[in-house]
Amino acid sequence: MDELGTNTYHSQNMANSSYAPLFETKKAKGSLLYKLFATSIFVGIIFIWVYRATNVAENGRLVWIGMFGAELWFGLYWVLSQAVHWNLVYRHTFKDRLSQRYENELPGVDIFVCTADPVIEPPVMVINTVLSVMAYEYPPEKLSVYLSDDAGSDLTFYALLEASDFAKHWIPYCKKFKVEPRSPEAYLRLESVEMEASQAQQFSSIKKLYEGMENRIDLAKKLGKISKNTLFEHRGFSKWDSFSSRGDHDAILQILIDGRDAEAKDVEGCRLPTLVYLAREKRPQHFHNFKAGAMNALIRVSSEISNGPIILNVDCDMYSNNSESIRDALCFFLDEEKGHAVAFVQFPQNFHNLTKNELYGGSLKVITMVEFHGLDGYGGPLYIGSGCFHRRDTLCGRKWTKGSMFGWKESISPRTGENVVELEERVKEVANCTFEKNTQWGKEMGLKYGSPVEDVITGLSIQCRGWKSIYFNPEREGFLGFATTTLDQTLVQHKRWSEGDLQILLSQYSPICYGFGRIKFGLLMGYCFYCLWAPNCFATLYYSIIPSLYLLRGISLFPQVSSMWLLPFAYVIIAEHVYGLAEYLWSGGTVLGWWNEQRIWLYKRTTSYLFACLDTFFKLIGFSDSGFVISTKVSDEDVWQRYEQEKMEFGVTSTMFIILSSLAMLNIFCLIGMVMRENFVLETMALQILWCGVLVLINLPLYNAAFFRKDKGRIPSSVMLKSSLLALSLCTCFAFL
Ligand SMILES: O=c1ccn([C@@H]2O[C@H](COP(=O)(O)OP(=O)(O)O[C@H]3O[C@H](CO)[C@@H](O)[C@H](O)[C@H]3O)[C@@H](O)[C@H]2O)c(=O)[nH]1
Ligand SMILES: [Mn+2]
Repeated sequence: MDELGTNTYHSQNMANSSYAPLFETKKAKGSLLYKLFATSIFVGIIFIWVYRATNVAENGRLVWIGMFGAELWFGLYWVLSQAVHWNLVYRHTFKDRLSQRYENELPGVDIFVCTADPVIEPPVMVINTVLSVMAYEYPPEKLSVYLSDDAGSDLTFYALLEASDFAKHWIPYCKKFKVEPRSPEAYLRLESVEMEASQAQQFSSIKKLYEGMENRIDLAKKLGKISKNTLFEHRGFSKWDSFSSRGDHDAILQILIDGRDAEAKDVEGCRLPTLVYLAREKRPQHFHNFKAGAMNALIRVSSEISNGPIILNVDCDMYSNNSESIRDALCFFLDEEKGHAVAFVQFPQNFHNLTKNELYGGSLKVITMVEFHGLDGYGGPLYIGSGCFHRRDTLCGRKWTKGSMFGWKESISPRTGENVVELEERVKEVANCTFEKNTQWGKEMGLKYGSPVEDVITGLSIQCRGWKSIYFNPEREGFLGFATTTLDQTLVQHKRWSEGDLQILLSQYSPICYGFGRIKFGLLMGYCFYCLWAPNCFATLYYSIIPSLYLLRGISLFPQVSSMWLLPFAYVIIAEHVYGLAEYLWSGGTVLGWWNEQRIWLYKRTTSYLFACLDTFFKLIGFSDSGFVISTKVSDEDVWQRYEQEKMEFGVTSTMFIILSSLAMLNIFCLIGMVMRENFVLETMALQILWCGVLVLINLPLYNAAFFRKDKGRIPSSVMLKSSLLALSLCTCFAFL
C-alpha cells in the first residue's frame, strides 16, 4: 500500500527478518472516538442548513440568505478541516541504528541560513543561528554552512567573520560537554547549567569570548562602520569596493572556512565545517524573487563547493535547539525500505520568546501539534520553509520513479584541486542576476518564483511529482525562532501567508486541478484547508456585523429559545468549542491562551485575510504585485515589556486597526442600542444577544487599549475617532432608515 504508511513492511529483497527500520510510524489513539464525534457535529451542521433553507424569514429574505451563505461556508470549511484531524500519525526515529549502519558513510549536509536586513535581523542573532548549526553532532568535514545575505551588509559579513573565529572554541566546547542548545546566546541565557569544575572553567572563558565578540559587533553597529584594522586584515572586505546599495551590487562570495583544507582546525585540533558568505548579485533592473531567489542561488553555489546530497534551510532567527536533528532527518532519508520516496522532512517551527498565554497565538500550537500530524497521515506535511531538510536532487526537479533508490553514496564531490580564491571567482558566476535567464530555475528547478509562500508551492509541486514528505516533531524541539511581538506584525505576517496560499489555489499548481490524482485526496483537502484561509474573511465579517446590527431593528436571525432548531446550533457551537479547548490544552496551552487564540482568530479573519483577498484580486486584474514584508526579529524595550505583560500592542495607525476597532465599537453600540429598545423580547433574541455579547467580551483588551491605557501601545486616538464615527453612523443609519 503506502510506502510510508503504518502497514507492516514487506518486500522481497529485504525480507530478511533481521532488518530493523530506521524509523517507525504510529497512529494516534482514540481516532475512532474522534470520528464518531466529528460525524455527530456534521449531523448538527446539516440540521443548521436545513433550518436555514426551510425557515426563510418573511422580512429580511436577503439577510437570511446571507446567513445561510455564511453557515454553508463555515460548514463546508469544517468538512475540509477534517483532513487535518482525521488521520494523525506520529514518527519516531532510531538514531542508534543509523550510526551502526552508516556512521562512516554519512551523506554531506549543506545548511542554508537566509538573512535580508541587518536592522530587523541583527547580525548577532544571525551568527548565533549559524554557530548553532555549525555545532551539530555530525562529522564536520561533511557539514557546510552557507549564509545568504540579501542585504549585502558588510556588518553581517563582519559578524560572520567573528563567528568563524569563535566557532573554533565554541564547537569543541559543545561537543566535549554535550551542551544544548548550541546557539551560544541561548545557551548562556540558560538559568541553571549544572557543571563540574573542569567545565566551569571553560564555561567562563567561553562566556568571556562570546561577550567580547558581541561587544565588538555592537560597537561596529553603533559606529556604523568596521574598524580600519579589521578592514585591512581581511581580504573579504575589498569585495565591497564596488558596492553601491543593497539593491545594486556584484555578487560577493567568501569562503571563510574551507572544509577541504585539512589545516582548518578548531582549538582541539578537530576539523571544522565549511563556512561560506554569499550576497548574490542584485541589480535594480532584475527582480530578485525574495527568499526563493536567495535559496536558488545557494543551491547552485553550494553544488560547486560542497554539493551535499541533503540540504537544510533555516531562517536566520531559527537556531538549532537540538544537536541531533540532522541524524533524525537522515533516519527518514536513509531508511532502506521507505527512504527512497522521501523528498523532504519538515520540522515544526517553534519559538523561544512566547509568553504563557500567547496573546498573538504565536506558537501555532494546533497546527504544530495536530494539523501537521494529520497531513502526515496523507502523504506528508507542507513545506513551510525554515526547519526543512530536502534531498538536493528532488529540490532541483527530479521526479520520483518506482524502484529508484537514494544514491547518496555516489554523489559527486566537486573538484578539490582549486585554491580558494580561484574557486570563489568561478563559483561567483552562478550567483549573478543573469544566470537564471532562459533556464528552468524558479520554474521546474529549485524553489518556485512568484509566490509570497515560495515554500508551500514548491512543496506541493514536489509532492505532485510523486514524492512523500515527513513531519517530524521531536520531544526536544529542533529549531527555535522569534515569534512576532506586536499585533501589527502578526496580522501582516498572516496576510502574507494567507495571500500566498490563496494564490496557490488560483495558480497553475492549484491543488484542486493540478494536485487531483497526483496527491492523495486527504492531502488535497488539507492543502485546500490552508489555501482557503483568506476567503474565510467574508463569512466571518458577515457574522460579526449583521446579527448585531439586526439587534437594533429587533429582528431575530436565529431560532428562538423554545424552538427545537436551537439544538443543532447549541450543539455545534458548544461541542466544537469544548473540543477546540481540549485540543488546545492538550497541545500544551492554557485556558486564557485559548481565549486569546479565539480573539486572534477573529482579528486575522477580519483583517489579514480580507486584505489578502483584496490584494489577490488586484493582482489578478493586474493592479498590484505581492511583496514580501520581512518580519521584525527585534523589539524595543518598552514594546518588549508590554509583550511580556501580555498587553496587546497597537501603537501604530493602520487600516487593519481601523477595521478592528470599528467592528468592536459597532458591536458595543448594538448591544447598548438593543438594551435601550423598550420592546425587545429576550425569548426570540437570546442567541443573537449572546453572540453580540461574546464579540464584545472578546474585544475587551481593545476597549482597554482605546480608552484606559496610557502607554505607547494604546490605540492612537485618530484611529479610535475614525472607527467610532464609522460604527456610530452605520448603527444610526441602520436603526432609523
Ligand atoms: O528578500 C528576502 C526576504 C526574506 N528573506 C529571508 O526569508 C526568511 C523568512 O522571512 P521572515 O520575514 O522571517 O518570514 P516568516 O513569515 O517568519 O517566515 C516563514 O514564511 C516564509 C514564507 O512566507 C518562509 O520563507 C519562511 O521560511 C517561514 O519561516 C528570513 O530568514 C529572511 O531573511 C530573504 O532571504 N530574502
Ligand atoms: Mn520568521
